[in-house]
Amino acid sequence: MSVDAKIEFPVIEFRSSDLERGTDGWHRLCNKVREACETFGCFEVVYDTISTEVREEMFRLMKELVEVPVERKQKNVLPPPSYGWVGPGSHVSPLYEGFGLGDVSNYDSVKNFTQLMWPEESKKSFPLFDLLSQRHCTYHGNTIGGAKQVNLKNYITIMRMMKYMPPPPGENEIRFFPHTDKPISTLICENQIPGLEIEVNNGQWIKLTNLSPSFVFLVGDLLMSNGRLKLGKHRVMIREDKDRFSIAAFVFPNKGTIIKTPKELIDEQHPRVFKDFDFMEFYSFVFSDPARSRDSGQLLYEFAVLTPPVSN
Ligand SMILES: O=C(O)CCC(=O)C(=O)O
Ligand SMILES: [Fe+2]
Repeated sequence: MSVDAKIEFPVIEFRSSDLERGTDGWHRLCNKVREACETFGCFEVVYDTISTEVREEMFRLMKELVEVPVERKQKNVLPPPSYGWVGPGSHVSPLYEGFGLGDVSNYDSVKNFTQLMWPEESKKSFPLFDLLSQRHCTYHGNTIGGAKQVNLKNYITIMRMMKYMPPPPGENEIRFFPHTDKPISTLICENQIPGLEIEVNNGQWIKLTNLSPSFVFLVGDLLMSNGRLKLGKHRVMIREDKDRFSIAAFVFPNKGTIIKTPKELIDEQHPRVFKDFDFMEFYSFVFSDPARSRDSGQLLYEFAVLTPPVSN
């Protein structure tokens, strides 16, 4: 992967041998992840356990998915607004289409989705399930779990498959407005056509290129960890004249989870910034006003900040 600025964007390799909790390799990995999240709010994930074949099959299926008749696509509805089917011409962009798929580490949920989209064929669930099964959740749980912001046993992963159509000639338009993701974290996978950009310093954007076969991990609002991790603010800017396909996997707490700041993250230098809150109430706040979902990373402060911060 390369970026178009002199900034050294973190690239972290997840070797199977380092994924065992408590080992030296795991501690080293945790430190790299923490440093990247503190400085950038994101990093490139090198993880070769997911084969090129599965990845390619997945993107091939996405090309079939966008051809499904609109009446079927419209049946794909998910509770968080904009996580179901979002057709071209939505608030995101006239040239964007997104498909949400709930609880992707649950085979039945993937199967229900594929039956809805392709009622006559059932075998399409397998590549989807392979790509986004428990495997990627393992490293969310083992490494980011070290931040202890939430209990990661109680989470689900919602996935979004996206297509971005090319800009009209001569235009270089933003296809997904700058934002932070509101769940705990996001893992993004794109196929050949670059587009993802990350804000590194206020107003300075770097474009991530040559990402395949890596992934990009982004810190979401719920993982801010007493404000000690940077939020991964990002946008999508398309300059190519081909369709871009990407997949995002968002980690959500289960309904009813109360987000609390762990004591280990509070001291004199880091007074407690946020009150405890039910994440569903944060979501209602975010989505009650469409302008709010386009925020610049300040929404959790607006919703849950303690004034003044407290040191215990
Ligand atoms: O398509 C991408 O790479 C990013 C999409 C995104 O930011 C989102 O779905 O929240
Ligand atoms: Fe996003």
